[in-house]
Amino acid sequence: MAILSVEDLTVAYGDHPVFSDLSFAINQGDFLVVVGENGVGKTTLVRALLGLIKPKSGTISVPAGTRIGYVPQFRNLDEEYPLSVRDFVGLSSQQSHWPWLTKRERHALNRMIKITDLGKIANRPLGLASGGEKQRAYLAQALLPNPRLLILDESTASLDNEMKYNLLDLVSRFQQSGLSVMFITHDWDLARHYGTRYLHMTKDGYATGSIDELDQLKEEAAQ
Ligand SMILES: Nc1ncnc2c1ncn2[C@@H]1O[C@H](COP(=O)(O)OP(=O)(O)OP(=O)(O)O)[C@@H](O)[C@H]1O
Repeated sequence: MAILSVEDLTVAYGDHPVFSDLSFAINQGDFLVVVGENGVGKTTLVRALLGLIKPKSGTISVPAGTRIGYVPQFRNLDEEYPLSVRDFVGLSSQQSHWPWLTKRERHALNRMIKITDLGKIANRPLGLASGGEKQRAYLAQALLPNPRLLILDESTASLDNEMKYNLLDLVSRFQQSGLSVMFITHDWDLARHYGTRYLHMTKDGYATGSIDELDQLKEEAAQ
């Protein structure tokens, strides 16, 4: 079942088209990796999917009520950032208009903190957490409202190798329980390791298919 389907999508900044007639779908449980050189429009595609830019033409369809979670590229936060890790993660959970969390929200928050292994540092200021911990906090925040699709835009860039795998292992646990993932990356090894399908964007067009085809694509891209 398609969680997201994109048809003949063209996005432009002013008169300058970034990509044209792009079509692909993400099914439940897919881990779609999006690869392509700098400037081909990967982030622009994400912005269009999140409704932040209006496409010039084409359609983006998601089943009614589908929540999309988003984890941005890692950017270091100021050490003075005042919220604790727990409060930061909990920012995405508040459904009621009260300034405090309901019992159920608190329970879900505690569970997410535990799953993402943030328990030991939950009461410390987020600004003092390590890069990997901060990125896990962003992930926990994105997952807390139970999205059906999670978009990671170069979320592992600038983490060390162990932290990259650590973060994506976590994501892949959620994927195995039915979450769909779209992961934008420049790292072909990570793409191959975690992806089930790929979308390769180029200046001249795009290709999409099963992850097994990625090795050949990598060789072609390197030529
Ligand atoms: N707000 C904007 N206004 C005009 N042009 C933009 C804007 N944002 C991006 N662009 C241009 O659109 C093109 C695609 O940019 P985008 O950031 O989507 O590429 P990308 O594939 O994500 O690149 P990278 O891998 O370097 O992050 C680039 O030529 C970029 O300069």
